Amino acid sequence: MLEVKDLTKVYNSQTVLDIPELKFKAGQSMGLVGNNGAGKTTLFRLILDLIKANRGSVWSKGEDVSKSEIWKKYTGSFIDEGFLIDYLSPDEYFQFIGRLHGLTRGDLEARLAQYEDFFAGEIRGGKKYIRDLSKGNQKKVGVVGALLGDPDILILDEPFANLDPSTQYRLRDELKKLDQQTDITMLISSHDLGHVTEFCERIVILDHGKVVKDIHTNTETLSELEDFFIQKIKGKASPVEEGEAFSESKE
Ligand SMILES: Nc1ncnc2c1ncn2[C@@H]1O[C@H](COP(=O)(O)OP(=O)(O)OP(=O)(O)O)[C@@H](O)[C@H]1O
Repeated sequence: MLEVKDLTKVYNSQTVLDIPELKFKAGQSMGLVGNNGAGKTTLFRLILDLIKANRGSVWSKGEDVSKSEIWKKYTGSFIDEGFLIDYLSPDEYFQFIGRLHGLTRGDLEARLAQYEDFFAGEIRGGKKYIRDLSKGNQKKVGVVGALLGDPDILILDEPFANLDPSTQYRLRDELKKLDQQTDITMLISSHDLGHVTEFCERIVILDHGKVVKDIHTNTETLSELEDFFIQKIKGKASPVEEGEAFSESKE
Protein backbone atom coordinates (compact mmCIF):
# COMPACT_ATOMS: atom_id res chain seq x y z
CA MET A 1 0.00 0.00 0.00
CA LEU A 2 2.64 2.48 1.13
CA GLU A 3 6.33 1.80 0.96
CA VAL A 4 9.43 3.77 1.85
CA LYS A 5 12.53 2.61 0.03
CA ASP A 6 16.06 3.58 1.01
CA LEU A 7 14.93 7.08 1.98
CA THR A 8 17.46 9.70 3.01
CA LYS A 9 17.11 13.40 3.75
CA VAL A 10 20.10 15.63 4.40
CA TYR A 11 19.98 19.20 5.70
CA ASN A 12 23.18 21.23 6.00
CA SER A 13 25.34 18.12 5.55
CA GLN A 14 23.49 16.39 8.38
CA THR A 15 21.48 13.28 7.64
CA VAL A 16 18.17 13.86 9.42
CA LEU A 17 16.38 10.83 8.01
CA ASP A 18 17.74 7.49 6.91
CA ILE A 19 15.20 4.69 6.47
CA PRO A 20 16.26 1.66 4.41
CA GLU A 21 12.73 0.25 4.28
CA LEU A 22 9.31 0.78 5.81
CA LYS A 23 6.09 -0.78 4.59
CA PHE A 24 2.48 -0.18 5.55
CA LYS A 25 -0.21 -2.54 4.46
CA ALA A 26 -3.71 -1.31 3.65
CA GLY A 27 -5.81 -0.70 6.73
CA GLN A 28 -2.87 -0.51 9.09
CA SER A 29 -2.63 2.24 11.70
CA MET A 30 0.84 3.37 12.70
CA GLY A 31 1.78 5.69 15.54
CA LEU A 32 5.07 7.48 14.89
CA VAL A 33 6.88 8.61 18.01
CA GLY A 34 10.28 10.13 18.70
CA ASN A 35 11.83 13.06 20.48
CA ASN A 36 12.00 16.57 19.03
CA GLY A 37 14.04 16.57 15.85
CA ALA A 38 13.84 12.79 15.41
CA GLY A 39 12.60 13.20 11.84
CA LYS A 40 8.86 12.50 12.12
CA THR A 41 7.69 15.56 10.19
CA THR A 42 10.48 15.09 7.66
CA LEU A 43 9.28 11.54 7.00
CA PHE A 44 5.70 12.72 6.53
CA ARG A 45 6.80 15.56 4.26
CA LEU A 46 8.70 13.10 2.10
CA ILE A 47 5.73 10.70 1.98
CA LEU A 48 3.56 13.63 0.87
CA ASP A 49 6.15 14.77 -1.69
CA LEU A 50 6.41 18.18 -0.02
CA ILE A 51 10.20 17.99 0.05
CA LYS A 52 12.70 16.19 -2.14
CA ALA A 53 14.62 13.20 -0.86
CA ASN A 54 18.39 13.13 -1.26
CA ARG A 55 18.07 9.44 -1.99
CA GLY A 56 15.32 6.89 -2.21
CA SER A 57 11.61 6.99 -2.88
CA VAL A 58 8.12 6.60 -1.50
CA TRP A 59 5.58 4.38 -3.24
CA SER A 60 1.83 4.65 -2.75
CA LYS A 61 -0.29 1.87 -4.28
CA GLY A 62 2.59 1.11 -6.60
CA GLU A 63 3.18 4.71 -7.74
CA ASP A 64 6.26 6.77 -6.95
CA VAL A 65 4.73 9.78 -5.14
CA SER A 66 7.28 12.14 -6.67
CA LYS A 67 6.26 11.10 -10.18
CA SER A 68 2.52 10.73 -9.87
CA GLU A 69 -0.45 12.79 -8.73
CA ILE A 70 -2.98 9.96 -8.37
CA TRP A 71 -2.21 9.32 -4.69
CA LYS A 72 -3.30 12.88 -3.84
CA LYS A 73 -6.91 11.93 -4.54
CA TYR A 74 -7.02 9.25 -1.84
CA THR A 75 -4.60 10.73 0.68
CA GLY A 76 -5.80 13.06 3.43
CA SER A 77 -3.21 14.89 5.48
CA PHE A 78 -2.62 17.66 7.92
CA ILE A 79 0.93 18.55 8.86
CA ASP A 80 0.64 22.17 10.00
CA GLU A 81 -1.23 25.47 9.52
CA GLY A 82 0.49 25.83 6.15
CA PHE A 83 -2.14 23.36 4.89
CA LEU A 84 -4.93 25.81 5.73
CA ILE A 85 -6.12 28.82 3.75
CA ASP A 86 -6.00 31.35 6.53
CA TYR A 87 -8.04 34.12 4.91
CA LEU A 88 -11.09 31.85 4.67
CA SER A 89 -13.54 31.09 7.44
CA PRO A 90 -13.66 27.40 8.46
CA ASP A 91 -16.95 26.95 6.58
CA GLU A 92 -15.47 28.47 3.41
CA TYR A 93 -12.44 26.23 3.80
CA PHE A 94 -14.58 23.11 4.20
CA GLN A 95 -16.60 24.13 1.11
CA PHE A 96 -13.34 24.50 -0.80
CA ILE A 97 -12.16 21.05 0.29
CA GLY A 98 -15.62 19.62 -0.45
CA ARG A 99 -15.46 20.99 -4.01
CA LEU A 100 -12.00 19.46 -4.48
CA HIS A 101 -13.47 16.07 -3.64
CA GLY A 102 -16.62 16.61 -5.69
CA LEU A 103 -18.92 16.54 -2.65
CA THR A 104 -22.41 17.96 -2.95
CA ARG A 105 -23.47 20.52 -0.35
CA GLY A 106 -25.58 17.81 1.29
CA ASP A 107 -22.70 15.30 1.43
CA LEU A 108 -20.43 17.93 2.89
CA GLU A 109 -22.94 18.90 5.57
CA ALA A 110 -23.51 15.24 6.43
CA ARG A 111 -19.78 14.64 6.84
CA LEU A 112 -19.28 17.79 8.89
CA ALA A 113 -22.22 16.89 11.11
CA GLN A 114 -20.24 13.87 12.36
CA TYR A 115 -17.69 16.24 13.89
CA GLU A 116 -20.09 18.52 15.73
CA ASP A 117 -18.94 17.28 19.15
CA PHE A 118 -15.30 17.54 18.09
CA PHE A 119 -15.85 21.16 17.01
CA ALA A 120 -17.47 21.92 20.39
CA GLY A 121 -19.50 24.74 18.87
CA GLU A 122 -16.44 26.85 18.12
CA ILE A 123 -15.73 26.22 14.48
CA ARG A 124 -18.80 26.37 12.29
CA GLY A 125 -21.11 29.25 11.52
CA GLY A 126 -18.73 31.91 12.82
CA LYS A 127 -17.32 34.88 10.97
CA LYS A 128 -13.73 34.45 12.11
CA TYR A 129 -11.03 33.77 9.56
CA ILE A 130 -8.95 30.66 10.13
CA ARG A 131 -5.96 32.88 10.89
CA ASP A 132 -7.83 34.34 13.87
CA LEU A 133 -8.68 30.98 15.42
CA SER A 134 -6.70 29.58 18.33
CA LYS A 135 -4.01 27.03 17.46
CA GLY A 136 -6.21 24.24 18.80
CA ASN A 137 -9.20 25.30 16.71
CA GLN A 138 -7.00 25.65 13.62
CA LYS A 139 -5.91 22.08 14.26
CA LYS A 140 -9.54 20.94 14.41
CA VAL A 141 -10.18 22.57 11.02
CA GLY A 142 -7.08 20.95 9.51
CA VAL A 143 -7.79 17.48 10.88
CA VAL A 144 -11.41 17.49 9.72
CA GLY A 145 -10.33 18.94 6.37
CA ALA A 146 -8.01 15.93 5.98
CA LEU A 147 -10.89 13.54 6.72
CA LEU A 148 -13.52 15.12 4.48
CA GLY A 149 -12.42 13.36 1.31
CA ASP A 150 -12.91 9.94 2.95
CA PRO A 151 -9.24 9.10 2.33
CA ASP A 152 -7.68 5.65 1.97
CA ILE A 153 -4.54 7.02 3.60
CA LEU A 154 -4.56 9.54 6.43
CA ILE A 155 -1.40 11.29 7.58
CA LEU A 156 -1.58 13.54 10.65
CA ASP A 157 1.41 15.18 12.26
CA GLU A 158 0.88 15.66 15.98
CA PRO A 159 -2.91 15.94 15.77
CA PHE A 160 -3.28 16.03 19.56
CA ALA A 161 -0.93 18.97 20.10
CA ASN A 162 -2.68 22.18 21.17
CA LEU A 163 -5.98 20.42 21.72
CA ASP A 164 -7.63 20.67 25.13
CA PRO A 165 -7.84 17.35 27.03
CA SER A 166 -11.51 16.73 26.20
CA THR A 167 -10.92 17.33 22.51
CA GLN A 168 -7.88 15.06 22.56
CA TYR A 169 -10.06 12.23 23.86
CA ARG A 170 -12.72 13.01 21.28
CA LEU A 171 -10.14 12.94 18.49
CA ARG A 172 -8.62 9.75 19.84
CA ASP A 173 -12.06 8.13 19.81
CA GLU A 174 -12.76 9.40 16.28
CA LEU A 175 -9.49 7.94 15.02
CA LYS A 176 -10.11 4.69 16.87
CA LYS A 177 -13.56 4.46 15.30
CA LEU A 178 -12.11 5.13 11.86
CA ASP A 179 -9.50 2.45 12.42
CA GLN A 180 -12.09 -0.10 13.50
CA GLN A 181 -14.82 0.70 11.01
CA THR A 182 -12.89 1.37 7.81
CA ASP A 183 -9.91 0.14 5.78
CA ILE A 184 -8.10 3.41 6.17
CA THR A 185 -4.31 3.38 6.52
CA MET A 186 -3.32 5.86 9.21
CA LEU A 187 0.08 7.33 9.96
CA ILE A 188 -0.15 9.48 13.08
CA SER A 189 2.76 11.12 14.82
CA SER A 190 2.42 12.12 18.43
CA HIS A 191 4.32 12.91 21.59
CA ASP A 192 1.44 11.40 23.52
CA LEU A 193 2.40 7.77 23.92
CA GLY A 194 -0.91 6.91 25.57
CA HIS A 195 -3.05 8.14 22.69
CA VAL A 196 -1.16 6.35 19.93
CA THR A 197 -0.86 3.08 21.81
CA GLU A 198 -4.59 3.25 22.45
CA PHE A 199 -5.61 2.99 18.79
CA CYS A 200 -2.57 2.27 16.59
CA GLU A 201 -1.84 -1.37 15.89
CA ARG A 202 1.78 -0.56 15.15
CA ILE A 203 4.22 1.86 16.76
CA VAL A 204 7.40 3.06 15.08
CA ILE A 205 10.04 4.93 17.07
CA LEU A 206 12.29 7.29 15.17
CA ASP A 207 15.53 8.37 16.79
CA HIS A 208 17.96 10.67 15.04
CA GLY A 209 16.34 9.87 11.72
CA LYS A 210 16.45 6.10 12.12
CA VAL A 211 13.76 3.56 12.89
CA VAL A 212 14.92 2.08 16.17
CA LYS A 213 11.78 0.16 17.09
CA ASP A 214 8.86 -1.14 15.10
CA ILE A 215 6.35 -2.77 17.39
CA HIS A 216 3.05 -4.58 17.08
CA THR A 217 1.01 -2.81 19.76
CA ASN A 218 0.15 -5.01 22.71
CA THR A 219 -0.59 -4.55 26.38
CA GLU A 220 3.11 -4.02 27.16
CA THR A 221 3.74 -1.42 24.47
CA LEU A 222 3.02 1.70 26.49
CA SER A 223 5.42 0.70 29.25
CA GLU A 224 7.98 -0.37 26.63
CA LEU A 225 7.79 3.07 25.06
CA GLU A 226 7.96 4.85 28.40
CA ASP A 227 10.98 2.77 29.29
CA PHE A 228 12.64 3.62 25.97
CA PHE A 229 12.22 7.36 26.50
CA ILE A 230 13.26 7.18 30.16
CA GLN A 231 16.39 5.31 29.12
CA LYS A 232 17.03 8.08 26.56
CA ILE A 233 17.19 10.59 29.42
CA LYS A 234 19.72 8.39 31.11
CA GLY A 235 21.61 8.13 27.82
CA LYS A 236 21.18 4.37 27.73
CA ALA A 237 18.78 3.82 24.86
CA SER A 238 20.19 1.35 22.43
CA PRO A 239 20.72 2.17 18.77
CA VAL A 240 18.74 0.17 16.20
CA GLU A 241 17.69 -3.04 17.84
CA GLU A 242 18.17 -5.85 15.39
CA GLY A 243 15.33 -8.30 15.13
CA GLU A 244 12.77 -5.77 16.37
CA ALA A 245 11.78 -4.74 12.89
CA PHE A 246 8.15 -5.23 11.99
CA SER A 247 7.83 -8.42 10.08
CA GLU A 248 8.01 -7.79 6.35
CA SER A 249 5.53 -10.57 5.83
CA LYS A 250 2.90 -8.13 7.12
CA GLU A 251 2.99 -6.35 3.79
N1 LIG B 1 14.02 23.02 6.26
C1 LIG B 1 14.95 22.56 7.11
N2 LIG B 1 16.20 23.03 7.08
C2 LIG B 1 17.16 22.54 7.91
N3 LIG B 1 16.94 21.57 8.82
C3 LIG B 1 15.71 21.07 8.90
C4 LIG B 1 14.64 21.53 8.06
N4 LIG B 1 13.53 20.82 8.36
C5 LIG B 1 13.87 19.98 9.36
N5 LIG B 1 15.17 20.12 9.68
C6 LIG B 1 15.90 19.36 10.69
O1 LIG B 1 15.62 18.00 10.51
C7 LIG B 1 15.57 17.33 11.77
C8 LIG B 1 14.27 16.57 11.87
O2 LIG B 1 13.22 17.54 12.01
P1 LIG B 1 11.71 17.11 12.08
O3 LIG B 1 10.92 18.37 12.07
O4 LIG B 1 11.43 16.10 11.04
O5 LIG B 1 11.63 16.41 13.51
P2 LIG B 1 10.36 15.96 14.33
O6 LIG B 1 10.62 14.56 14.77
O7 LIG B 1 9.13 16.21 13.56
O8 LIG B 1 10.45 16.93 15.59
P3 LIG B 1 9.30 17.58 16.54
O9 LIG B 1 8.87 16.48 17.45
O10 LIG B 1 10.05 18.64 17.26
O11 LIG B 1 8.22 18.11 15.67
C9 LIG B 1 15.78 18.41 12.83
O12 LIG B 1 17.14 18.42 13.19
C10 LIG B 1 15.42 19.68 12.10
O13 LIG B 1 16.10 20.80 12.62
